Amino acid sequence: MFRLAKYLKPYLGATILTLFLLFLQTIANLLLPTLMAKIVDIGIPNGNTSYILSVGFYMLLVALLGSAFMVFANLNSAKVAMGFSKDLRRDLFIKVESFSLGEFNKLGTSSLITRTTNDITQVQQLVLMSLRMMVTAPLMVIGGLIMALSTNLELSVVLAFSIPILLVVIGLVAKFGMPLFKSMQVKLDQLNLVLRENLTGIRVIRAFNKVTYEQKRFDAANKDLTSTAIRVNKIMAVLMPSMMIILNLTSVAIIWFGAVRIEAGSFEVGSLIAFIQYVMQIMMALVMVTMMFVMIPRAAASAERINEVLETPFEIQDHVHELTHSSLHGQIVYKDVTFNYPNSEEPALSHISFETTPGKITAIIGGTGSGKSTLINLIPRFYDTTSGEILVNGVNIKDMPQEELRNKVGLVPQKALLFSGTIRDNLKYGKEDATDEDLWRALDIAQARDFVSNMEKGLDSYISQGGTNVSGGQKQRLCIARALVREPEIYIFDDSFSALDFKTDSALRKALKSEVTESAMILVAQRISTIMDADEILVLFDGKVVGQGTHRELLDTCEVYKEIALSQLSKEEIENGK
Ligand SMILES: Nc1ncnc2c1ncn2[C@@H]1O[C@H](COP(=O)(O)OP(=O)(O)OP(=O)(O)O)[C@@H](O)[C@H]1O
Repeated sequence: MFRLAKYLKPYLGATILTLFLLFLQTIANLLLPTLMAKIVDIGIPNGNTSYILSVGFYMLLVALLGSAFMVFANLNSAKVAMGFSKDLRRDLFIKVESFSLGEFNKLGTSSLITRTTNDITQVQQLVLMSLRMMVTAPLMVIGGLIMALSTNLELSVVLAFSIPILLVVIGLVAKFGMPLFKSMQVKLDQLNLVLRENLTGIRVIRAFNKVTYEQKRFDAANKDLTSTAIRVNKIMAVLMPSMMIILNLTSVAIIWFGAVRIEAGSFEVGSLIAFIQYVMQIMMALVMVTMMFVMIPRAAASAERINEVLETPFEIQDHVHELTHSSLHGQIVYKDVTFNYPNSEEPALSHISFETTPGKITAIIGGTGSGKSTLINLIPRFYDTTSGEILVNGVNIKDMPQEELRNKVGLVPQKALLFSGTIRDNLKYGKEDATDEDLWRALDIAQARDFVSNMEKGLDSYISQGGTNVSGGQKQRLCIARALVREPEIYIFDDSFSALDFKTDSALRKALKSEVTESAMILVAQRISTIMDADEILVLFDGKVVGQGTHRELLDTCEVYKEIALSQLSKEEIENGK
């Protein structure tokens, strides 16, 4: 937890001011009982009204000042705690944004959300409480003890019994509460995971009539979290009354022994009242410390989870930071590339070698799970190759800054994804200074001009979260247009034509071929009709290239390709293709 203390550095001034204000407020609190004792012991017995009034006025002033110090201290501590959590959230977000897909898979999206929100809130609350308690509690205990001892040494013996009992209670809470608090965060993760899957998969859940099943799954996670929370609250429920019992018994003991001494004439009523107030201040400070003990384990567990993210080393790092210079443009070369997913023994890709030529389409076909997406995910370095190398314009991509590399890539993902905002916002995602003319040109190539211009607001039409208010094919075409606006050196289409009808698919490929003449184009597809005209086709099977050539060549040389073709095309279509 202390490793996060550096986030308090920018707020050092405000922190010191808070502590100083709280110091003054505690001093004011410690003064009040003595002043009251003076009124009771000197003012009242002597009937000295002016003395009572002047001490009373002094008391009022001290109380008002104490309150004012407290208000400013609370305001300041809130600013410090909020600033601390804002900076921490920002750093966590920046770190997570730079994660490779492997790191995402390891930590899990839901857990990353909980860590950025709830975990930070836990630590933030502890920072707030600590700031408020750090000076107040020890000062109240020490100051209260000094004042109590100076008021009456004999009566202070009562404290020698009650304080250790209170400390034992605090120790018990820490012992039994700590493991429960830690497990609460993990259970919250699980609840978030179920909730997230439900919200994103709502259509599938309804279509499969799995609403009741999902409710049960949510209930299970919810009950698990609730039962831990109840156990925590049971401890808390015992804690407060036990503290109050100790507090009240201490008061009774003090009044009892105090009364005996007053009767014997060795003690004054006012001093007894002051003594009780000091003891209450000491006990209350200890209660506050107990509250902190309750918060510490939970916040410590949260801090550990936050640090785990912040300290995760990047699997993919920039070894060079300077831009690379090359006279080549839009050229990709795979040299004997093999790739294993982390924790997977079988390679997803084995000994892949091929190269692309600018303006030419390189297609990749293969059955599901043959490694097509894995192969193209290596180009923008979502993962790094296990062995072999990938060269872009003659430079190994590991020797190129990631930003430079990704600037060269226009990726259309397998799962079309749009962001909430207008069509214009979405299309300009990769090139902020694109003009409307650029956008319409991209929409033309992507065969999306018609449906966008038919929309009431054209480019200003609103796309809802996840692009749910456009059809699958429209979404794919907008994603293709988004990549085109960027005019990158490398186009990667990951099964991006799957939702298009044959006519649109063919028109789009024709437009791409005539308009994109200087970039590399890699096209992954399941449909043979989509890749038939490609300049070169790679056939993948179980992570290996089992065929390479044009459609015609492959029909003669590659059994796997022939099988795929036969399953999708009629004999005549195959003969015509030949
Ligand atoms: N994140 C991952 N962790 C471990 N293994 C993975 C991961 N992603 C994919 N795989 C495995 O790697 C292999 C290739 O998967 P990939 O997604 O590249 O196939 P694909 O040819 O694109 O399939 P599809 O056409 O169904 O999209 C599969 O066996 C798959 O189970």
